[in-house]
Amino acid sequence: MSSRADPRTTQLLEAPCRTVMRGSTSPMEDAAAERRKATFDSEELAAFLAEGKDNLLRREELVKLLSSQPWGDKTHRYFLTREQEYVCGLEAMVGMWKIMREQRMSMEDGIAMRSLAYFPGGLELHIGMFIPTILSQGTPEQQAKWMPLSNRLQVIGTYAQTELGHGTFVRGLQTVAVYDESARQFVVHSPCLESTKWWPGGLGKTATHVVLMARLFVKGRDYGPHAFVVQIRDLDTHLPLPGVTVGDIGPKMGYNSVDNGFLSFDHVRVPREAMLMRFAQVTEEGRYVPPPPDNQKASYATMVYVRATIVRDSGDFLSRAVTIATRYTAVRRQTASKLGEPEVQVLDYDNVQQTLLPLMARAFSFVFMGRSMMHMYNSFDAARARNDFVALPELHALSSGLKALCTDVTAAGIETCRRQCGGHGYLLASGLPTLFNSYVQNCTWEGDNSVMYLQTARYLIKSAMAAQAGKPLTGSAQYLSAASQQAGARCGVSSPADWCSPAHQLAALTRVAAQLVAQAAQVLARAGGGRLSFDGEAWNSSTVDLIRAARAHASLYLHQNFVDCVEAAAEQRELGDTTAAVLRQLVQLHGVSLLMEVAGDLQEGGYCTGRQAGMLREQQRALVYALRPNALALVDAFAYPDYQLNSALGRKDGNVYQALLDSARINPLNATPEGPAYKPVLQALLNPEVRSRM
Ligand SMILES: Cc1cc2nc3c(=O)[nH]c(=O)nc-3n(C[C@H](O)[C@H](O)[C@H](O)COP(=O)(O)OP(=O)(O)OC[C@H]3O[C@@H](n4cnc5c(N)ncnc54)[C@H](O)[C@@H]3O)c2cc1C
Repeated sequence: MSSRADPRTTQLLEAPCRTVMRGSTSPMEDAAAERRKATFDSEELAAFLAEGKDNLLRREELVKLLSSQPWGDKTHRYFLTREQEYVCGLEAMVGMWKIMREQRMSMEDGIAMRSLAYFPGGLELHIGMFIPTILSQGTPEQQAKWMPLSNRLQVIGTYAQTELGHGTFVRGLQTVAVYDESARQFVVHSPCLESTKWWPGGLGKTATHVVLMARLFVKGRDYGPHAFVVQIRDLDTHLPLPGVTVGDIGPKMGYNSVDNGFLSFDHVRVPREAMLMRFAQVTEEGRYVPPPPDNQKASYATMVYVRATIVRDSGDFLSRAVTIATRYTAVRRQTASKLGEPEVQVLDYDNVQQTLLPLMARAFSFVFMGRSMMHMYNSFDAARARNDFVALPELHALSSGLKALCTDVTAAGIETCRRQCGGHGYLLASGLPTLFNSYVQNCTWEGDNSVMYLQTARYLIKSAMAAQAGKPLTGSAQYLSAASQQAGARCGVSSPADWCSPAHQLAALTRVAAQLVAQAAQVLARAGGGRLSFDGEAWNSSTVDLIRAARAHASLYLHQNFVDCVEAAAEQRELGDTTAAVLRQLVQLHGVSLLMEVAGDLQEGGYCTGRQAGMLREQQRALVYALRPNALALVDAFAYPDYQLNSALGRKDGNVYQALLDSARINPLNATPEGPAYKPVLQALLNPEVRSRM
């Protein structure tokens, strides 16, 4: 600026500039100073969370690989139009797919690349649902036909279940597949507007085939929804086949690189082999062979798997948001008590740190929960291979409730992180709006969260009934066995620090869960005239209490898992003493924050007094203060490369203002100095003739 100024102007500015620069600090120095405050080795924790240093190194190699690809360059990601997003997202997915095949990479590498590039595309459902459904529900012949084509991307599929009129209530789907035994074909048809398929990812403009969920009719009888592989586009021209109407449903709140679509059929004939017949079958002559009971178990197992991955991903998303917000608020300074003095780091404001650090504790607990959930699923999968399904009901109930809890908290948590970043958090360049908009759908898909909680609630009420009948309980609901004997127990906390003890925390969380399950059962029984029914009016009018009970149960499980994982790692010396000590503080903060949410219930049930509940707030503050010096080192341990976060505010070096300006400079709106509206709109207004007439 000063280079173009004459000496007199430079001199005039000298003193005022010195005055306003007094008290200025460097965000990069702030970031470095924050890291020096840490009391533990962040790299040690990073290696532990990544399950080995090698994985961290591999992550760096993959970042290099991805950022060197034309489709992997994220510089312009926030400036793409909808159409560009769609094309580039698909290009990125196909690019990764090719690299994986060419370099014979492991599935872990594939998962890591998708997370690093984070550019969902039209292949999401091909990978996530089309292939898995063929593998789980197709006969060996069907798998032999579809898998090679799918793996070479010579066909691209999606999963078409939801319709305009029906989502949650799958039995109510209205697309039909009617068997014509004379032609040995099914006729697929959409009989009404509401039966139009709506939402499937990749359906709009990418998919050539769908796994179609349609109501099967054989000889006039309705056998309910079954899965069919149906071709919808010509493989040479990519045009919709005769009788098929298909397109994109339009811009969404986020996730716009994916072409979610609509689809309807007008009397479309498909061969008998289109039906996936590993379980249920329709013979050539038109006899329906029902699935063995294992079919239902197999489809539950698939749901459990998908929900387990959603739980795992919640830790990933929340920790990304917390990383961005913590790094930024540590270098953002706002307000000095005296002009000219250094301003306060935003993270030092009580309201900011008491918001962010409990969320950080949640992010850690979700990371541990995700790991445990995947271990649980894998051991169930091994048992399933021996035809042992004993663990399934418990796993189904747990994965449903945890899917709901973790996605609820993560979606709200990302938005909370954005708000802690003030105005700059509202910019796409901060990374937070895109993270929120593309994440929040997790609360809806794979089962709306309320419906998920209700599945857990059903299991809890059944467990409570079994306990009342004197039957032994196992698994996560075991505490319900002792609930009635412990109804008179009282909280033993006598000082705020007592609330840090895992025993006190778990006792209180157990008590709340048991109390809310008992309350929900009472409400349900009252609504059912003394009977506990699991559907109909009584159930529907009790859902608020049932959801509260399920959430309390999931919270208890989550916290117990966090305690167990940290203690096991400390005991097995996977973590050094200082790192274990910091993680224990996070566990304590997690427990205290969860209990603050149910402080009213604890008092209502007579478990603790108002004074004891008030101590939770005091202890939360003490724990946040204790953790504050480690805030940056803790988020560094999530080890997100800058490439992955793609956030001007979440940069590791703290150079946030430069990053914001750099991002504005490449904005296409700034491509010409006068701007794109000058000629069509502004010029006529601003030209001298018009100005003189105004
Ligand atoms: C981004 C995105 C991608 C998707 N991708 C796919 C896809 O690839 N393939 C596909 O087939 N579908 C897909 N879906 C659809 C998704 O699976 C459904 O939206 C979801 O299952 C919820 O169903 P719904 O929309 O019918 O909600 P509704 O059932 O209409 O729910 C509306 C409200 O009613 C409540 N409610 C409904 N039933 C009950 C009940 N029994 N008890 C209590 N409360 C109830 C819900 O909690 C919710 O609050 C996608 C959706 C989104 C948002």
